[in-house]
Amino acid sequence: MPKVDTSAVSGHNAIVAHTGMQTSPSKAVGYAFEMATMLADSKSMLQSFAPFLDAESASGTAQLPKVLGYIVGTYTALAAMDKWLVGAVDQGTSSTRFILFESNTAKMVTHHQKEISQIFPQEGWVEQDPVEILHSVTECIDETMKKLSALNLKPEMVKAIGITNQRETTIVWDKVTGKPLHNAIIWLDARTSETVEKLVKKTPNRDKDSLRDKCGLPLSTYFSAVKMRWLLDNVDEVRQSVEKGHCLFGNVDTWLLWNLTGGLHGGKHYTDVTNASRTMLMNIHTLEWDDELCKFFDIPKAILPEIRCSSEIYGYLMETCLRGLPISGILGDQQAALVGQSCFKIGQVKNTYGTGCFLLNNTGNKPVESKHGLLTTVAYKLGKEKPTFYALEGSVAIAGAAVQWLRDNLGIIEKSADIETLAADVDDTHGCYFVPAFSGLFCPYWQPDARGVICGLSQFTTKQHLARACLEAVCFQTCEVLDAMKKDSGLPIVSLQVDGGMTVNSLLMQLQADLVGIPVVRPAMAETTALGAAMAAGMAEGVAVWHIDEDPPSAQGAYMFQPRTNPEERAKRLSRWKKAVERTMHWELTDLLE
Ligand SMILES: Nc1ncnc2c1ncn2[C@@H]1O[C@H](COP(=O)(O)OP(=O)(O)O)[C@@H](O)[C@H]1O
Ligand SMILES: O=P(O)(O)OC[C@H](O)CO
Repeated sequence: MPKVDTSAVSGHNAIVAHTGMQTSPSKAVGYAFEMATMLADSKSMLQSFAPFLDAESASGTAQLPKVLGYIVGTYTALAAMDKWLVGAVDQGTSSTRFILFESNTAKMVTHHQKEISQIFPQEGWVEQDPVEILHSVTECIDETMKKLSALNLKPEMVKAIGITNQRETTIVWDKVTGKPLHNAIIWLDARTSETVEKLVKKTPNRDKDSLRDKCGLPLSTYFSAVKMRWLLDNVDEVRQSVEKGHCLFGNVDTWLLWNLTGGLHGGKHYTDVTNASRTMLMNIHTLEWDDELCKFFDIPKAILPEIRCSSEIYGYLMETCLRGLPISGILGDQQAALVGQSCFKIGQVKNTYGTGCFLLNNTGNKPVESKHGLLTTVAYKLGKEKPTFYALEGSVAIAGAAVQWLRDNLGIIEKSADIETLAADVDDTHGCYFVPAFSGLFCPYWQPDARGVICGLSQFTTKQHLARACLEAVCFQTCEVLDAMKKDSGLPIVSLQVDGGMTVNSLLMQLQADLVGIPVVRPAMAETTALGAAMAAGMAEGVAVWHIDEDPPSAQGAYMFQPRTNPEERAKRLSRWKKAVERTMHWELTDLLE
């Protein structure tokens, strides 16, 4: 176990709390005199420092040298920690990354990334191999560490790691063999539409929203409990393993944590509150598995992991060259991005563009129920004694996945990045609208029977127009989510902080600003999801290496895309989009009736 000096960090936290002075270790020694004077001038401030100073309360000036010495000592110790690193596993739907960050500047030091294969056994089904997911993580950690050595930096500098993950994706495995009982059913997978119908019929008012007051979510193919129900109903091996008491359930965080902390030999079967809040089984008020919800879905509590907070030591790595390091942060990927973008204040919003697109609005310490199709979710709880923060979320199922579809199914681009040059060849879509409702529509419609449409085609439509319509689809979906968010919160949203793999696409960002009519702010450092997990890991009690105290890194060097449209034009284009959306509705159902 690495030895960590936590006193300097807690000293720093105390100094900030008492003086209100935000500073970094490198600048703090210069400020020390002003800080000390401020502290010494206030008897109450000084009293609360007595435990640190080993002194009784006394008159201000008499204490000044001691206070000064304390502050200089604290910040000299902190400055010596400058070279500490924290790692984060970011296990997304399209790829896995491991990234190392400096604990005092939040700068990325080095990283490794690996694509993950998706399996499509039937229309609407999306699976991944849990073992491939696990191996991608260990490979990314080991490869990143090789890159660190190539930079002449030592592995001992890494003090902790965090995990952030695609959410809702459901994995079941046998705790005796350690083997998965089925492929991971991905959050996007829509095989459970009939399961959802049956479950809706089981509710008192036959209403998909009737569990919202407990879990914050509507009944939908998206969430884990529905996927778990399907596994119990359809896969004999899963049912038998549950009967024998061998089955463990987890989302990707839990699967990774169990395996990385020893697997068959004492692996920890935990999840964090943010991931648990996406299952439909956790009560968002008590933060515990809810008996009534488990009964409703008929899922045995015994298979569920223990719910922990998002920042604590869950266990120690038993795999990879970082063996022995604490794993001390877990957050669902969208919540991690909220933390990584430092959206700690009520009303702060971020939108992450990856395989899907997810807009989260920090609503503070109480869950807010949506009346406009958004989700209520736990945003973070960064320590056992720390308060829980909630968010309203607008989830869009298909964003970058539509770009992958143009690449893999239509072959009109070779790499995802090529879409930008292709779409930039034309000035507009020539009236073409593309609604990629591949597996239904999420927020704000929640229509599992919707299917994708491309409309407004003419003999003039080219692949360039389609590429541009694909980018606009991502933006229109965000506009609809933002609309719902404004209605639910009653507050205006003046700018949009963005991140995620798609945001390197500047044309997409400009289109987004044009269609939403507010500035879009892209951070210089796009890996805010991983950063959030690293922050949670570094802040955990007993680790305490994270001491960023200046502007959030996402605010440094950010680029702002200004809207270049007028409200009339925006309204016209959005109403056309809505017409296209109407055409996707009930397609599956119509098909079944024929
Ligand atoms: N330059 C680009 N323009 C548009 N889409 C892109 C670009 N680069 C990557 N993407 C899309 O972004 C997604 C990957 O983003 P990422 O944040 O890594 O996703 P995830 O977290 O879901 O794994 C993929 O769907 C890919 O098609
Ligand atoms: O893989 P991403 O980054 O698109 O995120 C997936 C979400 O967590 C699904 O809820």
